[in-house]
Amino acid sequence: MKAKIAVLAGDGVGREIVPEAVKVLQAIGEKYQHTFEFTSADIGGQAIDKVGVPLPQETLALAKQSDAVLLGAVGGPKWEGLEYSLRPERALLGIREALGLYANLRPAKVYPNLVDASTLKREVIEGIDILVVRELTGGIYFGKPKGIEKLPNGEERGVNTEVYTTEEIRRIGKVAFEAARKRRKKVTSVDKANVLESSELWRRVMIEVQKSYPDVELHHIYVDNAAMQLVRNPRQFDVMVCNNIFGDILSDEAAMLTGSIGMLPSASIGAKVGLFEPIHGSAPDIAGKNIANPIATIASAGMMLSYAFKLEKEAEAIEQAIVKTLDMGYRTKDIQGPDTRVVGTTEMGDAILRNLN
Ligand SMILES: NC(=O)c1ccc[n+]([C@@H]2O[C@H](COP(=O)([O-])OP(=O)(O)OC[C@H]3O[C@@H](n4cnc5c(N)ncnc54)[C@H](O)[C@@H]3O)[C@@H](O)[C@H]2O)c1
Ligand SMILES: CC(C)[C@H](C(=O)O)[C@@H](O)C(=O)O
Ligand SMILES: [Mg+2]
Repeated sequence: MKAKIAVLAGDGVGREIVPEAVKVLQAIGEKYQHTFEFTSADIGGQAIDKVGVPLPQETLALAKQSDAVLLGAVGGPKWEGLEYSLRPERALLGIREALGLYANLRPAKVYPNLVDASTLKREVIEGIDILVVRELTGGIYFGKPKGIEKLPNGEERGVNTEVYTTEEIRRIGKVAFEAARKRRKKVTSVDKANVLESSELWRRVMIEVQKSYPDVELHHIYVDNAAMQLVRNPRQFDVMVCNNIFGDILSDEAAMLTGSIGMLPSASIGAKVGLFEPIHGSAPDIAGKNIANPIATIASAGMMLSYAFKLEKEAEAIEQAIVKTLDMGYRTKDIQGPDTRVVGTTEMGDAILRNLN
């Protein structure tokens, strides 16, 4: 097949990990005779420095004309002082919204050889395989009113609004139930229905959606309990469906069960062009040192092959190459353990490349 892939490396470690994923995609293209055409564009802080805005028109136009987008990360201390609407992170919200990507899939699974990289006990995390389905274009991230306003007494007031419509909840619910059908047939809906009206509606709609999926169990859990249960007994979860902000937070927590945030990929889908990115940020504390873990980004490229191009065999080849590389003892610093071989970002990318079949 032929596919156009927009490559948006962004800031910080984004610039180190994205080339590793591109390398792997190129090798897949050669091995399996696909023509992947890569076009890079600026996003985030890097775009602010060049053209003054975090999401340039040309970048968005390129994304819309592509078959899929591979993204690194945006943001960093250099741009933290900027007014909110000009910050690098706005680019992420902007591109997700503009492409209509309302469903963000964040799979957290523990590779057998990484069980000891976790800070949790083996018996708690062994065999974890959770899919966080995060609503991505609604909720408090986008709800209005929003902003910071001056009050008559000279003080200020910061406002964000958590809003969900029935339709927004229904469509993310369907994504979660469809995914659960292909897995262990259990959806846990995360909410705060004991306090928030938006969550009360969320829960009601999830119950409605479940009626079309009688083969899938639906459980409800309050978000505070979910945060606790994720470290107490994570194996109870199969698919966790969350609003935008709860999904953001719980997926970082779930990432740590797998050993490192550098392990968690994601697929943002729901419209014509999907976006694939690691769940972590630009990691300014380790950027430029060739120590960032590229596996989350390489696995995101794998999700692109599966979700955007339906290339299941090729996606599985990436997955197997990651497993083999870990089995051989290769580790970046964040997942190092006893009797392992600590390598840098590029060396990890190269090792995965060598193990591609
Ligand atoms: N998708 C994104 O682009 C995205 C996501 C989250 C945060 N951010 C932005 O990134 C910047 C830094 O945010 P933060 O520090 O809160 O979160 P972060 O995810 O960048 O980093 C958190 C911690 O995890 C480590 N880490 C992250 N990725 C890693 C990797 N691949 N390998 C090894 N270690 C890794 C970092 O070194 C750091 O200690 C901020 O500007 C934030 O807004 C962007
Ligand atoms: C940087 C930020 C806008 C982003 C989010 O909150 O969605 C990030 O944390 C993520 O998880 O992709
Ligand atoms: Mg996040």
